[in-house]
Amino acid sequence: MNRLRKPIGVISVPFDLGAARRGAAGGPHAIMQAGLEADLRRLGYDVHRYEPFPVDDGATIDLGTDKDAIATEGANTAQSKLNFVREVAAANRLLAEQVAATAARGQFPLVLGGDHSIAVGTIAGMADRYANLGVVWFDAHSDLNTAETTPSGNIHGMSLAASLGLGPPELTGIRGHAPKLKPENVVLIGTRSLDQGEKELIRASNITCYTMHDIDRKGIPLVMEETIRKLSGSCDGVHLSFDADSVDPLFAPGTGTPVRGGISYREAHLALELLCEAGIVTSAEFVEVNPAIDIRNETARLTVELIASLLGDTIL
Ligand SMILES: NC(=[NH2+])NCCC[C@H](N)C(=O)O
Ligand SMILES: [Mn+2]
Ligand SMILES: [Mn+2]
Repeated sequence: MNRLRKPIGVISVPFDLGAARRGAAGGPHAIMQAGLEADLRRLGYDVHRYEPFPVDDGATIDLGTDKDAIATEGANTAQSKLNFVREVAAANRLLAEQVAATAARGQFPLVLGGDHSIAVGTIAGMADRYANLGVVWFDAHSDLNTAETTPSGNIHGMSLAASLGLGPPELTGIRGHAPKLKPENVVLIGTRSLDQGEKELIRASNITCYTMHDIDRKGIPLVMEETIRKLSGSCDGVHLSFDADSVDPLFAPGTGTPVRGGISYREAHLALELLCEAGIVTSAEFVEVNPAIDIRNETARLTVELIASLLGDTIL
């Protein structure tokens, strides 16, 4: 068993105003209830659990007749729409600070979302320590929209762009510098739903993108081998950003923007087992688990299992 020789700092971010629908704010609670802490201890880790920090959970915000929906596709007719950008920026400033402090204490930051807009804060916190931070981004989407290209205005679809320095200064400038990432240090895996502007950005940049087509052709072992070789050559740290919707909705039904044709249960495990073996990951976040639309907490349970695979659990 190849486990980290570090305590784990678990940071809960009950925030979902970046998403297309409500409920992901319950993600950290659902993941804890699915037994995360006991699992980490079983693997031999010291666990430091930080109090979920005080973000504006928007519980009192009236979203009108459709109680779930914050915004739907086509909402960006006026362009430059950034739903709840003030709340998203405030949450991410706090998170960045918390992540930087956790890493400075010698702990492995394990961030539980929350919607994917919180990647801005996690990455900002880690970019403090690592000038050449690599990011492995498991997602059905690429979250590379900007205010100009977003079809929805939802900031969880813009967080990777913001980390690359593209987007509103409230997000790109957290902790006083931008960009946090270099495109050549970013690897997307599981991609199958891209907006037009995102396709153009990926094609014009040095971002590596393993779509589902690539995974079908190459298989997860080769995709991970290439990813690990690339990032261990050029990066001083690697952040894993794992969107639950990268996994096929058959295995991860509790997520706000599901897209069929995702990675399978075993492909997800194998990918994280291989990352573990490589020993390159220095922080991780698991996002977009939405217990309000889950089936018997299955998606939270899967997340706990995947975290265990990343941190050294093996079948035998
Ligand atoms: N983190 C996510 N689940 N992102 C979904 C983004 C969906 C779509 N591309 C948008 O920008 O609105
Ligand atoms: Mn995402
Ligand atoms: Mn996604």
